[in-house]
Amino acid sequence: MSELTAAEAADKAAVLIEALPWLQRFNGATVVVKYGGNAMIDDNLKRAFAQDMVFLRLAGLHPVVVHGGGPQISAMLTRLGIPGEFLGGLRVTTPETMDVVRMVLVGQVGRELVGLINEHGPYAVGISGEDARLFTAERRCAVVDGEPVDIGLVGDVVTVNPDSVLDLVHAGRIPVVSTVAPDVDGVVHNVNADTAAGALAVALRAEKLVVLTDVEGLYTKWPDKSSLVRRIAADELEELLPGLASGMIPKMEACLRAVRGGVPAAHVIDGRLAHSVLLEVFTSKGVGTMVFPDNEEVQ
Ligand SMILES: Nc1ncnc2c1ncn2[C@@H]1O[C@H](COP(=O)(O)OP(=O)(O)O)[C@@H](O)[C@H]1O
Ligand SMILES: CC(=O)N[C@@H](CCC(=O)OP(=O)(O)O)C(=O)O
Repeated sequence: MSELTAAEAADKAAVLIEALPWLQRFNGATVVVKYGGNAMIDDNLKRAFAQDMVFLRLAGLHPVVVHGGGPQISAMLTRLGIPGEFLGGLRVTTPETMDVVRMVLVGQVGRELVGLINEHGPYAVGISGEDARLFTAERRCAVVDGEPVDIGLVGDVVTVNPDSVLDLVHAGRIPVVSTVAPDVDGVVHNVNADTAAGALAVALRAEKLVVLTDVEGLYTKWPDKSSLVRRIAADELEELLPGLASGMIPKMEACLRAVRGGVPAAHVIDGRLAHSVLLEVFTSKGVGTMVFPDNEEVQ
């Protein structure tokens, strides 16, 4: 290995030392990271994401992964010849569709992430909203043109029992959560992964919610690239919500739910950028859009 030049050494040392205040601040903190379907389709990005989760864990944080899988569910439905549609950003979910959603999220996407993380050691354990009553769902409608529309077995998370996740965290594991959830009668519902991540972040009293997606962050005038927002207070975000297009709505609702529920900061970041989670947590500038509670500017 060739020696570093003085300039290279100074650059590398500066990068490492920039992390010091953040390592101190987040030591022992829980960070809920939502890994979305569209940021999950590139193999190199998936490996970088798995490395980031192990890095967080070894740096003394407690990462909890909540994964999506919308594109993977759609691909499997197509393979099986089952028609599907989205209304108001949510998948219309018949009992037959629900079988596929559960199979793909729990049996395929969750397993793959667990495997990638565990290439680095025995860290990840997969868990679904059905395990130890992690999530209880209540059936919800979609809103189309201001009107509620029945979309089948789609739920919102109304109760979180975080004990099973905490057991894993306390054992030094990295929980990887699939977002299917039973209602009070045990009927399994399809829950949007952003929604579930926001609810879990609140129940775990997380220090941060980080939502990865396939854009740089929130744009106030989507798709005008000059309208990227770096920081936004909860009240201001609430005013913007009705004007947002469908993909961003559940993400921003989840961020709002998290900061209103006591999480100090929620971030939507670009999952197409390798190691974007590390850049968000350990650099002073951060990346993406940060949502913070009203009247409380955080660093
Ligand atoms: N205001 C906005 N700012 C940023 N992205 C937006 C906005 N409105 C809609 N979008 C869309 O939301 C998409 C992200 O949502 P989605 O496709 O559901 O992501 P994921 O699969 O990562 O959960 C972006 O790719 C973009 O097309
Ligand atoms: C009700 C509903 O729409 N559920 C989603 C669950 C997966 C998800 O949220 O995945 P992404 O994060 O990749 O979008 C779905 O069926 O696609």
